Amino acid sequence: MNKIQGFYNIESNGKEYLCKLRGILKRSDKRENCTVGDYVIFDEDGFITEVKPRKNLLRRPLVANIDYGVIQFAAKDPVIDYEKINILILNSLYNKINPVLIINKIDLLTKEELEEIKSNLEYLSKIDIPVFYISTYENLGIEDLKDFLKGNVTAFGGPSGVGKSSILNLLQDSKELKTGETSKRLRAGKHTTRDSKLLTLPSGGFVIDTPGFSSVDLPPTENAQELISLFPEFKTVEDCKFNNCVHINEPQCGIKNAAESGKIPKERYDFYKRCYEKSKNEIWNKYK
Ligand SMILES: Nc1nc2c(ncn2[C@@H]2O[C@H](COP(=O)(O)OP(=O)(O)OP(=O)(O)O)[C@@H](O)[C@H]2O)c(=O)[nH]1
Ligand SMILES: [Zn+2]
Repeated sequence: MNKIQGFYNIESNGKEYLCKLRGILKRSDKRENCTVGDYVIFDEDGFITEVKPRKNLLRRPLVANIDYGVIQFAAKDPVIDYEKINILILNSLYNKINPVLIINKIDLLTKEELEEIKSNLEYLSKIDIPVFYISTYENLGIEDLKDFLKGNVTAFGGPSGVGKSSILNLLQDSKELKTGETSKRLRAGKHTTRDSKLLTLPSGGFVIDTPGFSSVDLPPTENAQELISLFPEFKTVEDCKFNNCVHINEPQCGIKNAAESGKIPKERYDFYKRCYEKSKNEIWNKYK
């Protein structure tokens, strides 16, 4: 969607339509009313009459209905930060965006160093978070990533200097354009709005660059139960003795048992405990 003087560019069944917002949608006058990625209903007169509920909303840049959030780090230079990775995954789940991890610059590692990083991150595959090991310099892992992103809308985030621009450039590599496929196939018939913020992938799908960052906070949950809901793997184990168990000091805690027996990765339980303490001290007391 290129929003030019109030017009929205909508894609439907492979065709594009220029539409305006119906007065009733415009009236509350919010930038977030209708944005890139929204599914909308429009009428014959070219007015958008309804914006469908969103599965998520990214704010910088403003884009709705993202399929995946790529969290990108470098294996080296800048140094990999495991805690930051965990916190970003948590934020992604908080915002209802499926997280995916990319570790770039693996050309800078010895075989042993790469194995060490892979083993440190192995627990992520146990909780169904895909990890891609990539080198844009040596073109390693790019094809697998392209396959994965095909047909999806993916936002890329990460600290600066990890090679986001380098990967986005490679992904847009137009070699595949020759096959005559265009992005038009994406979401045909679903009336989605589009925008120049979305970079089109030759094989179908879009990627979005988000601003780099240095620090990152825990998500602003309101209580322990909301934090626990961001650890989906906790739902898969047997119940705790107490209904309102926060899995810290309670006896007969199913989560603690699962972490001890290895059913839940220990890294995840330890990370949960750190989040619990920090949220309790710095966030939740605001709500009391
Ligand atoms: N060794 C190595 N260096 C890489 C690789 N990919 C990118 N770089 C280098 O890393 C530096 C940062 O790359 P960019 O693509 O500008 O990184 P970015 O994440 O977009 O950085 P910001 O624009 O600061 O957000 C550049 O000097 C790249 O040449 C890689 O696979 N291996
Ligand atoms: Zn428990």
